[in-house]
Amino acid sequence: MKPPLRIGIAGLGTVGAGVVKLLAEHGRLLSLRGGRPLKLVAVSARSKAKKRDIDLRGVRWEKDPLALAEASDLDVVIELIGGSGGIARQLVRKALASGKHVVTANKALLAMHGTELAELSEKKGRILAFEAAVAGGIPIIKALREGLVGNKVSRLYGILNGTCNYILTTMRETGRDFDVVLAEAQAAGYAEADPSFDVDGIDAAHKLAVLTGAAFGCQVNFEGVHVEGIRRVTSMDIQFAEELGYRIKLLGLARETRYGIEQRVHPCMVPLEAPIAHIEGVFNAVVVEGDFVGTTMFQGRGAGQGPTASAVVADLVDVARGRDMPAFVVPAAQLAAKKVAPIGRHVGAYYMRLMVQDRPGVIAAISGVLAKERISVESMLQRGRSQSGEVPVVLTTHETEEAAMQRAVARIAKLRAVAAEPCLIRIETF
Ligand SMILES: NC(=O)c1ccc[n+]([C@@H]2O[C@H](COP(=O)([O-])OP(=O)(O)OC[C@H]3O[C@@H](n4cnc5c(N)ncnc54)[C@H](O)[C@@H]3O)[C@@H](O)[C@H]2O)c1
Ligand SMILES: N[C@@H](CCO)C(=O)O
Ligand code: NA
Repeated sequence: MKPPLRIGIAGLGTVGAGVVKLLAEHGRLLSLRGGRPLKLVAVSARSKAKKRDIDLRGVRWEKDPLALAEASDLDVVIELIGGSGGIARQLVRKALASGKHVVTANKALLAMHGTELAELSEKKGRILAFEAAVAGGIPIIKALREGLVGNKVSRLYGILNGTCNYILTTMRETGRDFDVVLAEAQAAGYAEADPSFDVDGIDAAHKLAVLTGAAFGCQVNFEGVHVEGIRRVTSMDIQFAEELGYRIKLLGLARETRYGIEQRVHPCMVPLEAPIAHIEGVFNAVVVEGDFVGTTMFQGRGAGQGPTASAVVADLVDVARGRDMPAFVVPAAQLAAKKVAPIGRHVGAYYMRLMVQDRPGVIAAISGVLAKERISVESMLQRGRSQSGEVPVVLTTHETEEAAMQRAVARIAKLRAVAAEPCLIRIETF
């Protein structure tokens, strides 16, 4: 058997501790599968004293994580600290520069600096691997790199944030509003104290940017993602969606259009008959449409100690076996700098929910604005009468260009009979 693969881990939080446990529990199996033992040699984290429920006997403790990058007795550094800049970026750069392979779960870092880091890894002839960074335990990067590598991808989309999916599922099941469900999720430890990366769609956009790079052979472009989160989704819209045969999901979607690469993260109306509509709670899913394979869907846990450690260790076994494949499937220098398709050019159907004064002529005024923008209404429903005189009116449209829809919404919002900010949700068809 070959000599062991010597491993250093920076960061012993949820994921780091999970990797230590997995390596200990499946040591024998992994040395068979990896063709050599996977040996944990050194670790680094903020506090040595913290109780972690992992066995670090015989493992060197480095105070400074950057020491792992330069240690002469390591082959691979696993970065599990997090953050798009700072220490994580320094560590990954330094480790690659000094000839180490790098495994990371850090989607924020890859979304911002993925292309540059891939270039460095290839220049140095080392592996940069990040299965855990996208959809956690779902082996989606491996699928794009291996099982689907013969295809041209026409479109991909997915539920890439478990926190948002959990909140939307709970809102639908209980009828409670966003703020209440978010507070519960925080109390239960599902959502972070600062939940903005999750609920504002940024975490999903980080993952989408990385997926897009691997699937479409283009430079990772986080700035090119149109991002909207779920804060403005109300339980009323979730109920209307069900009535109309849809479920609201926060999706990340990417495809190539004649205007360039379109990357979007926002709440979507997904037809109930689409399999992805039924991915609930903290689960993630990714759908890839390839020209030869057709549609494939991958689902599983996108976060948590076990699933994320599972993905990190899959990368380690690839490193142990000497996988020779570029980080983003095509060589980094060949990744195309593709144009960003403007969101205004997006063509699709829309759901619009308004709160209006219940009096004659209101619907006519709304229809007039839509007609002026040549937007065709597919269905319209109004429910009940209220004490306040305000009632919800829901419209769905046929396919139209986003720019026209946005102009219409801006004008409708200004109508005197329209009470609150209109709620606009894109309808996706699969
Ligand atoms: N938790 C998940 O389910 C999950 C899933 C997928 C990806 N990730 C990613 O994995 C990475 C780690 O996430 P986590 O949930 O384990 O985070 P965590 O906060 O639980 O752990 C972070 C670790 O990094 C250490 N650290 C922080 N700053 C440091 C510094 N300056 N020097 C040395 N050590 C330092 C901390 O001491 C801690 O041990 C992040 O990039 C995250 O986005 C996490
Ligand atoms: N915060 C992420 C997990 C880490 O990728 C989520 O809720 O899906
Ligand atoms: Na993954």
